[in-house]
Formats: sequence, structure tokens, C-alpha cells
Amino acid sequence: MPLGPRSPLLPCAIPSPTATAFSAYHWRHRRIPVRIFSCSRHPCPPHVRKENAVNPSPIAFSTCDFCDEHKSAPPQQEFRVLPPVFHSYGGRSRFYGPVRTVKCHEDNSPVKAAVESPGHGAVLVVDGGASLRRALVGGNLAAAAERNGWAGLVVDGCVRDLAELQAASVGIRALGLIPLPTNRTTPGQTDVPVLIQGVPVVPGDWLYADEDGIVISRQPLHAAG
Ligand SMILES: O=C([O-])CC(=O)C(=O)O
Ligand SMILES: [Mg+2]
Repeated sequence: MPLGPRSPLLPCAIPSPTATAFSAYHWRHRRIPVRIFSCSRHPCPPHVRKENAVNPSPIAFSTCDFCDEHKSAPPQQEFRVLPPVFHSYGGRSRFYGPVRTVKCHEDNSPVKAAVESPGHGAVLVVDGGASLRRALVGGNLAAAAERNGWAGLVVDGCVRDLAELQAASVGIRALGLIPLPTNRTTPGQTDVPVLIQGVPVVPGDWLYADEDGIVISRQPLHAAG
């Protein structure tokens, strides 16, 4: 039986001292940080290899727990929650990292430029003006994001090439799918403050996305280490 994202992990047969990671299964379902071993020689479940590929030191986190801790924080300041309008399309359902931003309207030039440059584990937040008319990200850009070490993309707009997005080991959240690409005629802006569904997001914020939603904070929310 193929291992799906909710399958329990099998213990790895050949420990590797150089590559360890927390179990994605335990993050999601028990929140117990169980260490597993990962190396290229043994039959680690594919989703674990994917989860380990981008961020070699993943952390356990829960957006619900973050919200419990910050529920009385003034809205739109230190701690923000994006509205529940984003769908998950990428090969990683949970991701986190420092925020970089681009702003564009039905032209994905700055998105392309960003994902073709080193991501260093950051999350690219794309202010696409919530347009549902053009796809700002597709399979090629998702593959570039994975290759260049981006943890994820949050697109206030649409994406396409669903099968390719799912195959990329990167988080991808967007409003919807549309097969129509952009025309590259209007350059956008990079690393500027943006408004995502009415929520302000600035470069250097921290973004955490899991199965329950997406939260943004001025400061990192996870414990160091
Ligand atoms: O090229 C584009 O504009 C979007 C796309 O299909 C891809 O990234 O594969
Ligand atoms: Mg494409």
C-alpha cells in the first residue's frame, strides 16, 4: 500500500548520523518530536524525504497553539492570522520561515525572479491583488522554488499545473486554480510591505502554515533549536 501523507512512518532501516529529522507524521498527529533517520540508501517514505529536503532541521509547531498563546493580542500588530481562503497545493502541507514579498498584478515576473534566486528557507508572500484571472505560479516556478531552497509560497491569487505543484517539495497556498498564465508586461515590486486579504505583511515577518491555517508574526514563534 503506498504511504500517503497520513500514513504512520516506518522505522528507517539504516541510520545515518548525518541526516536526521523529525517525523512529519508525529508533527501532525501527536506533536511528539520523534527523531527518525534519513538517508538516500533506505526506504524512507517519500513524503518524509520530501519534508526533509527543503529544511533539514524542521521544527514542530501548531498554528492553533500559537493562536492560543496570542488570542488576546491586538489584531494586525505583532500577531496576525490570514483569513481561511487559501488552499494547499504544494508537496508540503506545513512550512514556515521568514517572509519575503512580491507585489504584482496578473504578471508573475517578480515571482519568477524571486523563486529563481536563493530562498534560504524563506516563504515568498505574493500580493497578487486577489486576482482570480491569471495563474501567478505553475509547475516550473514551483520546481524552481524547491530547487532554490524556498520553504513555501503564499499567493493571494491563483496558480496552475496542479500535479506539478503537488510533486514539488515546497508549500504552496493560493486562492484557487486557473489554467490561464500571465502576460509578462507589467513589472511588479519586490520586498515591499503588502496587504494579503486585508492583513499587512512585511518582509522579515515570520509565517507559519499548517493544516489549520496561516499565521504571521513580527518575531519567530518557534523555540530555537
Ligand atoms: O510559467 C508560468 O507563468 C507559470 C507556469 O505555468 C509555470 O511556472 O510552470
Ligand atoms: Mg507551467
